[in-house]
Amino acid sequence: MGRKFWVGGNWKMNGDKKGIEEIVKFLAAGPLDPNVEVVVGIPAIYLESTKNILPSNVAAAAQNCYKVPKGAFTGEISPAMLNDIGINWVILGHSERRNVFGEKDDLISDKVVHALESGLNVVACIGEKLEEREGGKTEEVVFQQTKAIADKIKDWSKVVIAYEPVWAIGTGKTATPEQAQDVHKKLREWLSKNVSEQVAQDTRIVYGGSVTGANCNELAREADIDGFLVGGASLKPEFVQIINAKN
Ligand SMILES: O=C[C@H](O)COP(=O)(O)O
Repeated sequence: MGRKFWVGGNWKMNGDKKGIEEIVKFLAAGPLDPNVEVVVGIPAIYLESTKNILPSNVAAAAQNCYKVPKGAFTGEISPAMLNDIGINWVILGHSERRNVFGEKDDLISDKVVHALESGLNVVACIGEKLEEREGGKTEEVVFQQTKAIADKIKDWSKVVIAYEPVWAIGTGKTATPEQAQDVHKKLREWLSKNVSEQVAQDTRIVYGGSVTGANCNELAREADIDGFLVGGASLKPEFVQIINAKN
């Protein structure tokens, strides 16, 4: 059986009660391709209320969580809390967490381990910065970010890898289908060599970075692109078009 196409919307720190109702409306109106797994990343404060109004074919994800179940960690939320309100997904290691909030591979991999051990599905984000790409270091960077996680986990069945080149996030500069496919293919080869052929074949590797209704179809045609993690466009009705990119 092939890998199920996966499309996530990452709302980041956007949306309010009214705006979320609008998004829920266009998701409910769809129609959404039933062969696609759809997840939206919601600001923590709106997680439970939004989960309760999302259509049943769209899952809710947190955008972050910490590496332990509870304790003196002001401002953080834990996988245990997400479980408590019925949330099954979390996005970890997003480039904004890495670059704005200074999260390093070590912390991110600890978070991934704890989230998986707590039963959550994890979207693990990786990606190189512009200067790293220009310096010919793309592979080195994304392999290292993947290795940090691979070294600590055994079960990959609940992991989606999101390859998001930092230079393409929120910039309107999408990676070309060839550029994205090239990295996805190399990541799959890395998984095959360093984890197992089974994990390489089964793990969804999705692309993120200025995905829109206009560029999603050609990206979706690439053999190793198993879906998308969408920022800005996930707040707009064109997100439905992106979900249906394979059609
Ligand atoms: O998580 C999503 C990515 O950061 C992509 O954001 P974007 O689609 O606004 O470029």
